[in-house]
Amino acid sequence: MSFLTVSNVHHTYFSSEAATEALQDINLSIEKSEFVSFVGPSGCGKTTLLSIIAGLFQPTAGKVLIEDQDVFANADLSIGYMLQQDYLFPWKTIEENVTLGLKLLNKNKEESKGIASTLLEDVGLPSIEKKYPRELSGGMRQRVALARTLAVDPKILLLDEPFSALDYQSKLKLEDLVHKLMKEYGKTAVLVTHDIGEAIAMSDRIFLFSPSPGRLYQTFEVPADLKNLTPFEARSHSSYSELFQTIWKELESLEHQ
Ligand SMILES: Nc1ncnc2c1ncn2[C@@H]1O[C@H](COP(=O)(O)OP(=O)(O)OP(=O)(O)O)[C@@H](O)[C@H]1O
Repeated sequence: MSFLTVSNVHHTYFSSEAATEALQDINLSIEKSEFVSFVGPSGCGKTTLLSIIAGLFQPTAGKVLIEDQDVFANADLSIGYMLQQDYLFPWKTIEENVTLGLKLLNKNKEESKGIASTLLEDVGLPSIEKKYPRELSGGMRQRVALARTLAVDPKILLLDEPFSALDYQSKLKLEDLVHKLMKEYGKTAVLVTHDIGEAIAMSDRIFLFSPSPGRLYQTFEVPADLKNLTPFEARSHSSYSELFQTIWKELESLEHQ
């Protein structure tokens, strides 16, 4: 049994004027501790599928199971979501932001502070507990958002373009950090990205979707020699360029269909 299975998922958005078929017959599975990416042209349903995996809404048909439990029916399944914006509360300190989820779970205050301090150290930001978000750079804020996501020890991390608003150097550094922490913590993660290079450098497998309606078009296994490298190192490996060319060509062909 896989850790996560998406079975026969279809999704149509209905408005008073139109029905948009966003996803058609999606079937895939993800193993525990695996890091996968969803890539594909704009509008192919990546964010829709990620939201369905998060249990934010029910698909028109089909289901998503995590460890055999339906994500939509089990609101208590702990799923971490990280987005392009950090959504830190400006009026709360960094410590309060990181411990917010723990507070909602009624965790002991001192224990929560301990978890926050360890995680902030893990993301390379020790001793900033009493600062406010406005005192930090964009990259630092995203690292705080990562610590906040990890604080509740989620079963899976869903990452929707979390690096795309950052400058290139911060993006590469954060990719390395997320990759390292996911491996250390043995977390399962799904990344939505427009950046093929990022998908190759970070993932074990890549799912390429085609648009109108969104379908799973092809799956790529990232070569083993890249998986043992940091994303930064992977980007200068010959296997990286080969896979990049292959996926690029597939994407080009999809965009001209
Ligand atoms: N709330 C909504 N109501 C109606 N249609 C929607 C809604 N959200 C998305 N869609 C449509 O569903 C399709 C899939 O959208 P989705 O945002 O999932 O794609 P995406 O691959 O994440 O796109 P992008 O890469 O541009 O972020 C698109 O045709 C989009 O216009």
